[in-house]
Amino acid sequence: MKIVDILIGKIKIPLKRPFKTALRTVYFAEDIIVKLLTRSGLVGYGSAAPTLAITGESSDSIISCLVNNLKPKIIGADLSNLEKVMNDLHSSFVNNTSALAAVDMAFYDLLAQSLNLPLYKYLGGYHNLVFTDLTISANSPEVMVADSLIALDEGFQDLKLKLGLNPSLDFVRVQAVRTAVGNKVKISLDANQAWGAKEAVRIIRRFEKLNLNIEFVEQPVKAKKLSDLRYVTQNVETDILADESVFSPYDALQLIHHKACDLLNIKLAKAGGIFNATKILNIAEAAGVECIVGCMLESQISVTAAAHFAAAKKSIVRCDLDSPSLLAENPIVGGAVVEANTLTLSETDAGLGIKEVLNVEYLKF
Ligand SMILES: C[C@H](N)C(=O)N[C@H](CCC(=O)O)C(=O)O
Ligand SMILES: [Mg+2]
Repeated sequence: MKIVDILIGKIKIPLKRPFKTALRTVYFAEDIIVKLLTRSGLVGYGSAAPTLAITGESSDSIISCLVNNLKPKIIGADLSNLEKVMNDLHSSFVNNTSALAAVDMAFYDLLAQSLNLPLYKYLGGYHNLVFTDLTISANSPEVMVADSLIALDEGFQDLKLKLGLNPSLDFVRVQAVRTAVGNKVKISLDANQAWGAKEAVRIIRRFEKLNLNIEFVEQPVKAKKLSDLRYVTQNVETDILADESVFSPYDALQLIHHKACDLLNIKLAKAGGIFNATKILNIAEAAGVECIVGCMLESQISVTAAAHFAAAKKSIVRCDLDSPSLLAENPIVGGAVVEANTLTLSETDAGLGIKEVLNVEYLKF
C-alpha cells in the first residue's frame, strides 16, 4: 500500500472554559491535520496538537517537520513494510514527537482500513469501550468545586485536578473538592512538574494523613529530574504517575529500572505514535507496571487514535482521554462517539472511522 500524497491543514477549536495547568493557560485548541492518500484511494487521518511546554512543538514547527522531514520520506513509502518505514522515520530526527505521531496514526488508520477492520481490532481488539476521567483546570478552590460539580452532573465519576498554580493553595483546592463531591468520586492530581521533591512529599503526605483518598499524583516534579521523581515515589504511599518524564521506550525502561514511578502515562503525542507507544506498553507489562493512556488538549482525531490503542490492550486500566469533552465544538465527523465519560468505538467502521474534517484550511506548500 503506497502513499501518494499528504495534505496538511490547520484547525482552531474554542474551549468550553480556559484550560489552566501549572505549565500553560490555553483559550482555544489548535490542531494540525494530516490526511494521507494511497494509490488505491484510501484516506488516512492523523493530527498533532502544538504543546510547546511539553513536547517543544509549535504549529509552525509541526508543519515544518511534516513538510521538510516527513513528507519526502513518506511519499512513495509502502506500508506493507511498516517496520522498515517506522524505523526510518524514528531514526531520521529526534523530538518532533507530535508531528511523527500524526503520520504514525494515519499509517495505522490506513493499515486497518486495508483489512477492513476497526483500528482497535487490528491492534489487539480487547474491547470497544474506553472510560475517561475529566480534567478540572487549576483555579481558585471555589471555581474548582463548581467545575467538579458540573462534571459530576454531566456523568463523570473520575476527576483529575490540575494543581501547582500557586502551590500554597493546592491543599485547600483538593480538600474543598473532596468535601464537595463526597468519597465515591475518584480524584487524581496532576501538578505538571510544579513542586520540588521535598515539597511534593510534604503535600502528598498531608493528603494521606487527612484521608483525602487520592488515586494517584501525576508528574509532581520536573520531567528530567528522575532522582526527584524517585525520591517522591519512594517516600509517599500514594501512587505516582510519570507523564512528562516518559516520552520514549528508553524513558520507560529507565523509570521502571530506577523504581522512579508506580504508573506510566502513555500519550501518542509524546511517544511519536502507536508504534513506540506499543513498545512502552510492552516494557511496562513485562515489569508489571500499569499504564494510563492520556492526551494533550487535542482534537477528536488523535484522541480517537489513542482510544483505539487503549481499547486494543488488556493492560491499559485507565484513560485520561477527555480532550473532546473540554472542547466547545467538534469539527471532526466520525471517530469515537463521546458521551460523558465513555468513548465508544464502532465495531464496523474500518480504521479510525474519521469521515471528514469541517472548516479545515489545507495549506499550499
Ligand atoms: C487534556 C488532558 N486531560 C491533560 O490534562 N493533559 C495534560 C497536558 C495537556 C496540555 O497541556 O495540552 C497532562 O496530562 O499533563
Ligand atoms: Mg499530565
